[in-house]
Amino acid sequence: MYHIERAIFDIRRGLPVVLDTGEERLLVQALEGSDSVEALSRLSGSRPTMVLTRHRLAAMGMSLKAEAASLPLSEQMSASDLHRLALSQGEGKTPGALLSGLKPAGVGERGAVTLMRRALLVPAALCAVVSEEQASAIDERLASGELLEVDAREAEKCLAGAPGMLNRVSEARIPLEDAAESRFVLFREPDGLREHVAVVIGDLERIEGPVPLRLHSACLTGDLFGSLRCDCGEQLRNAVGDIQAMGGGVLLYLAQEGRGIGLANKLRAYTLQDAGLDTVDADQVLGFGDDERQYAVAVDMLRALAIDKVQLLTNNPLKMKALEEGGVEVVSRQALYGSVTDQNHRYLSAKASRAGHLLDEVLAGRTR
Ligand SMILES: Nc1nc2c(ncn2[C@@H]2O[C@H](COP(=O)(O)OP(=O)(O)OP(=O)(O)O)[C@@H](O)[C@H]2O)c(=O)[nH]1
Ligand SMILES: [Zn+2]
Repeated sequence: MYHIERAIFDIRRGLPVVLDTGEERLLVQALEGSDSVEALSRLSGSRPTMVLTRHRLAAMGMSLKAEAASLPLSEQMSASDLHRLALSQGEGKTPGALLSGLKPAGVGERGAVTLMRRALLVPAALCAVVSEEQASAIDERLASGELLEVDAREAEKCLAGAPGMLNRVSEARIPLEDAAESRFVLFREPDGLREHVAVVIGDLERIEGPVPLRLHSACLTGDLFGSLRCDCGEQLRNAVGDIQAMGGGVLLYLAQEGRGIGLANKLRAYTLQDAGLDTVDADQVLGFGDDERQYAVAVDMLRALAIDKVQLLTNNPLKMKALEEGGVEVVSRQALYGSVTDQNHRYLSAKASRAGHLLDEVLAGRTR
């Protein structure tokens, strides 16, 4: 039995976990919350490395085929040195000698960085091989429950969904301002870490043909507080109104805050944007790709609701592709806009030019 979800809690609390690759054991800890490598070095009996994603390395000017790579660390590195390596924008300032030790990540390192992503932390991990001398000390801590060991391959897979994985947990009638006949159906991921909601508007049985569908990724700042940095809140309300006007359908409210990087990282990305980066480059500096979302959960929810043909409200071609790949037929697409304002114009332009979102009309000011 492997306890990935328990490992994620330990990682989020700043504790190390052991990843077993079959050939060696790695002691792994999040960069976030770590202020030195000394404790990890002492406990493992070997010199720690820092594992960074290829996105982070690209932001530092290095292109890499592997998903991640590890850098040897010196024991004298201070907390700020570590953080500079994983998070700062000062690409040119990383010492060449350090970068010359770069090695493509093996299964253990890849598992470590995937755990960080799943834990919604900065995707940078401190890793150290458990030495022979320290093996029995580690075994003792495992036996006492002080440390947890997980299989590296399981950790590497911890972001992937599987069909039928969601549990349908509870539901209720929730009349909405713009759609009085609505039901909220809550789904929970098997490890209990995330919940997603299907808002069913109207009576699905009475819809002939493709079901009007909106996939909406959570945006606390926009959806709840009306942040002017994005158009999410307005899109959310417009989607409910549009689906109602189309005779009913479904809005999937997905726990994918910040395009899947989580709220803490989205706030970090906003600060980087205030320093001049666009939305894609800011995520890259933090170690993330253009879009970290996976839509297996959406496919699963649609399956649970017996929906296999949809009319999708989106401007994002990736959402259409993901549904098609998951076996849901996207019969047509309908654009869904919020307003373009001085504050969100740069964000929307970057989505169009960097990530291929279909926003030409709204950016040209031809719609509401
Ligand atoms: N990482 C990051 N996420 C952001 C930023 N601004 C907004 N978001 C997130 O982007 C996501 C937008 O979700 P959606 O509106 O469902 O999706 P979309 O990709 O814009 O596609 P549409 O269907 O066309 O709206 C939300 O999870 C927001 O929290 C940003 O600057 N950086
Ligand atoms: Zn938003």
